[in-house]
Amino acid sequence: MPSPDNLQALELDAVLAHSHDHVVIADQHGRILKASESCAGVYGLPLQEFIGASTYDLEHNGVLSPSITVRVLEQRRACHVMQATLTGRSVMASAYPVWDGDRLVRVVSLSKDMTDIRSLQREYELLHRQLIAREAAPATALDPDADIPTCNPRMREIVSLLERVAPTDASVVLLGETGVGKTRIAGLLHRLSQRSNGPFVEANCGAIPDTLFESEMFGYVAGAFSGAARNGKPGLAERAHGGTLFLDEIAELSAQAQTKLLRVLQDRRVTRLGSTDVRTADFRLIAATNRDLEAQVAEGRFRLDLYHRINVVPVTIPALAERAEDIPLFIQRMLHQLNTRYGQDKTLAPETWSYLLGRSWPGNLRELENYLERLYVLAAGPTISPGPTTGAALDAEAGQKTDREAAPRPLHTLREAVETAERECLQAALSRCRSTYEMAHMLGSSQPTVFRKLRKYGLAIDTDPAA
Ligand SMILES: Nc1ncnc2c1ncn2[C@@H]1O[C@H](COP(=O)(O)OP(=O)(O)OP(=O)(O)O)[C@@H](O)[C@H]1O
Repeated sequence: MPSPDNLQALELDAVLAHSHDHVVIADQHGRILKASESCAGVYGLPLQEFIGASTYDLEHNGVLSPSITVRVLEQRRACHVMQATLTGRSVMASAYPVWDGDRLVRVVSLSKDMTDIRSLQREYELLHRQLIAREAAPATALDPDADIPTCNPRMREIVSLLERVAPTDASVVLLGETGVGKTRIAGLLHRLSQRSNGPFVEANCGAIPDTLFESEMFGYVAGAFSGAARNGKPGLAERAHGGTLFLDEIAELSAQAQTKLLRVLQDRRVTRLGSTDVRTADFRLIAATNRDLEAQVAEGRFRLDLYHRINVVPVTIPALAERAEDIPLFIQRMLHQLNTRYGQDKTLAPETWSYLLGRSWPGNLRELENYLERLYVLAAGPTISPGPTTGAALDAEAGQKTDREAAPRPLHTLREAVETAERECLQAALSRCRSTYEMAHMLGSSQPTVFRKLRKYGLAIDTDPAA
């Protein structure tokens, strides 16, 4: 029979190994002496790194915020807080001082992961709000949690700018790398505008062949040209009447198309091809591009007068790399969306969190979203580990390194190397996909980008409705 002291230690170990709640015992300096095994998942650190760590350091490094142990040490009484963790979880923490006479010798904290309950609450609140919004006046503010989750100061300023500009009729140009969320923000601007009951018409300028621009923008009547739809067709400008016209990839418009667009923006009236009837096209314009529009103007590729007309409020959306603190928020929200879509309740293993947080995301939110979905669908069990996909990606990197070491390739300029790789990727995707949308999904890119690149390399997809 073990001694009473040993028995107590065994009992405590059993509690720590099996407790569903997270138990942490720290000394009077805030150093963690013992922790339940469940802490690794919620705080995203292996248990052996967690034990021995200083709670002051963990708080400073954002692993948990605020530290309940630090509070108890400062206030010398029991405390209760909601904690945010680096893994994006919301934890309800309570901690208690342990006294030896009048000396505070330990702090014991007990926490419960409330993330799922909170996201259910948020989902309920969101649904409730949507229900009310449908019956009442249009929404007037962005919901940072539901619409643009961010804890980045610059992004917060952008959200506040978007809120101020949304109800006005000012033209907005959304600038930023591919996949940062420009299209989504255009939709939010419409939702918050005075025109939210009107249509939101979206067009990808990069996918409209120059020869079809006029018929797409102004529409046409029956028999206007060979191949025209039998009953004619309203153009984008006409369809957007009373609402918002969102022109994505606006920098891809040819000089001719730019002139035609300028005309409709000045006149706010259109005449369908083959007709003489003049129709009003009263819409609010939102444009987007991942190119440097000012540079395009300086190089003479984009008309200065059109630039001034559309560029009333330019908004640059920062790349994900410039708001890395938002990545856990997005991972959490995307995981929640995947769980809802697939009717499951999967969670990320701590190593997966570390991997995702340590990786760079040149394709921004779109790449993160696609990558997470791949991991999600490939995970056999309820816990998503880095597993086969990440492993494969790492292997591929390692393989490339071995190739490079074994047989040095002839030197190319960086641009040539990138173009060769791009072309190969596009060709591989072309052989498997039936549309540029499918290709964009597979390649973690956007449809306009895929479309533009196919054109650049002289590659074609036959059955694409958008081509
Ligand atoms: N606030 C957000 N929350 C969750 N997902 C988002 C958010 N914003 C964007 N995404 C996702 O990221 C992806 C890219 O967003 P979006 O298409 O708006 O980017 P974009 O900047 O318009 O890209 P491109 O320039 O290539 O057209 C989309 O699949 C979208 O669902």
